Amino acid sequence: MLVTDAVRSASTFDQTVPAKLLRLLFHDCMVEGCDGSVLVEGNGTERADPANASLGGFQVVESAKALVEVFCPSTVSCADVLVLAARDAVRLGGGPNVRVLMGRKDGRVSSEANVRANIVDTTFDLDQMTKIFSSKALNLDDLVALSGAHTIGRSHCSAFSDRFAQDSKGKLTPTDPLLDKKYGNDLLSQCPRNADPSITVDNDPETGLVFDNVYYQNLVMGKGLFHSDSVLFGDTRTRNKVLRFAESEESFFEGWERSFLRLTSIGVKTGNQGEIRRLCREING
Ligand code: HEM
Ligand SMILES: [Ca+2]
Ligand SMILES: [Ca+2]
Repeated sequence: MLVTDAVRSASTFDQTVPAKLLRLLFHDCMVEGCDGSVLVEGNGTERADPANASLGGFQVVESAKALVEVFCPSTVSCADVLVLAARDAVRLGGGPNVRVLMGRKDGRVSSEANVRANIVDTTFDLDQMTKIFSSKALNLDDLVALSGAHTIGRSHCSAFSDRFAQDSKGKLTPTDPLLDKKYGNDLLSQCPRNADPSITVDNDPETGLVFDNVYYQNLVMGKGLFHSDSVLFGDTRTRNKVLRFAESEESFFEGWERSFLRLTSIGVKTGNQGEIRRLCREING
């Protein structure tokens, strides 16, 4: 497969690629559906919103699309290329090889104004997350399974600074009761006060490059990086699911496949609702 080849070669040079592709897909599907809207470059596009500032993997998608265009011009949308790339990213990291559907059209709209209300914040509790997820026909099981994406990848210190407070001497301490104190202090040693804004830490402190169920084992031990991760174990509505996934990787992988299909079905455009973009960074002129 052409897309697989592009993802594999990019990941060989840069091991941060798979996680970037997976997050990119999530941010595409949540805004205007899985339609490649996040890929468009320019002033006032989705990429201009701060929630999308740390996205990556755009170049890998563009290269994969260019390769596909050589063999099947104007046939495969950027939205589909991104879905294939994220599917491959999971498999390359040791995750399940899941089924995906094809046939999405690329959207003709990408607006900064559409982003904020549709992207979940790391400070959110379960009710706040449920609100956004259910507006995309995703349920609590989907939230738990898809959050498992945080078994790979890295995050900037600013993304979880809400879990600490400064005392009068300026010293940071862990304050979120859902956060294990030792893990919190470990995070602080990687992210000291006034840390370089480019510093990142592993989302999964144990197996940050492997797509496995260790993320859920971490949650059980108070080692969720974001408040939005920790609440999945902290809230009784989702706790049992977290325990099940922590105990059985097979069960997580089954849940992942089901929920990934649902994620990649959000707001799919067909027929003249969209187009097959020539370049992923540009709506056809
Ligand atoms: C449900 C609530 C979620 C919240 C609040 C959230 C938030 C975040 C944030 C703030 C980052 C760090 C970005 C940075 O600092 O560079 C991140 C990283 C990441 N997220 Fe999520 N996310 C959520 C769910 C998901 C889902 C459903 C997926 C995919 C299916 C996903 C995939 C990823 C990946 C792979 C990374 C690592 C990116 C990298 O290494 O560059 N996240 N997430
Ligand atoms: Ca989109
Ligand atoms: Ca892992």
